[in-house]
Amino acid sequence: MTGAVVVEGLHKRYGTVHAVRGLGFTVGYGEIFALLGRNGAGKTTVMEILEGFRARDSGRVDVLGLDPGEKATERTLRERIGLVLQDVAVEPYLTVRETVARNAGYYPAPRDTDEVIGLVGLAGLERKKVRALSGGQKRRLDLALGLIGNPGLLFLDEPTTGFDPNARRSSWQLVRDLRDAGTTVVLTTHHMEEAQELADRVAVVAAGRIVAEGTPATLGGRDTAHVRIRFALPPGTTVDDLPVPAAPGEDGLVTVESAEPTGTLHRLTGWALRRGAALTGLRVDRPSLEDVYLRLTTDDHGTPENRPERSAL
Ligand SMILES: Nc1ncnc2c1ncn2[C@@H]1O[C@H](COP(=O)(O)OP(=O)(O)OP(=O)(O)O)[C@@H](O)[C@H]1O
Repeated sequence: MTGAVVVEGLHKRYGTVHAVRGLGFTVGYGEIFALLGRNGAGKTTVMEILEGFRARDSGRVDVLGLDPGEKATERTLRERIGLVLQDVAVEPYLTVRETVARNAGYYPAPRDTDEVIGLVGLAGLERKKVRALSGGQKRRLDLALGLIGNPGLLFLDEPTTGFDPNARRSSWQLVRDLRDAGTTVVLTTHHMEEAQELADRVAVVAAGRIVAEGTPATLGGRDTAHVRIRFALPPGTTVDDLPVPAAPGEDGLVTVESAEPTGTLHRLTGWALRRGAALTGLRVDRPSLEDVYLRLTTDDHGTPENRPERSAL
């Protein structure tokens, strides 16, 4: 199988902790792919293996046609990928421009320094020292450093943590623009809205394995799941008067679950209109990406499913 990233049967142990357990996925060229999962699920370990920073125990890993565990092609891989990691060490006394220009020197065909500073929304702050940047501005600088080498593949580790809503949206647009220009993007995020807005495909990691994979719209059967219809009962009626089974909720709204929302809504609204009543607060929802994510990453007792298995000594 070919792809910008191909992972098959990946395993990684830290001593007795089996952090990655036979995990596999493929990222197509020009795709935005998001890894989701609770703290400790194994995402960072996988990203670090892909980036060539951590050795794997077993399994196949192919990144832009190269094996990130192969010393002979380490430099080539470094030049072709861009990284936006947590806690990047940058010189606090350099300016924004000096920092980006210095990193440009590490790559054979970098992008233009000022263009990249503009792309990440730091225009006007070129002469500001890194130590004087706000948290969100610093994160934008991290993004600039990920882009400066003009990478074919960009790894983003929680790229918009600390961003204000405007900065987050403009970063999403920037990442989409990069994708549209041919860049492949692999990211981790804890923000379901980010995954929903940005990712072409998502994979949920739990206990070192992929437990679900798909587009944000279809993950975990979201598109075919029952819809939830909610409304306030008209005055003087009870749930027993309704033409379909309904459950009363604590918030004063009743809930109707339905696999056939068109017919169910027709019966409900017809019933209300015949009585000259309104279904106040009427809402029709499918499970959100967050609903599906929480179901996939929480067991029956509401505890994380991602406790790494301890192998026998
Ligand atoms: N260097 C290490 N030494 C020992 N155990 C480690 C090491 N790095 C990670 N682990 C363990 O491996 C498991 C997976 O960790 P990992 O950092 O890959 O998870 P994650 O999904 O990235 O979590 P987060 O969302 O918190 O970043 C955890 O149980 C973690 O404690």
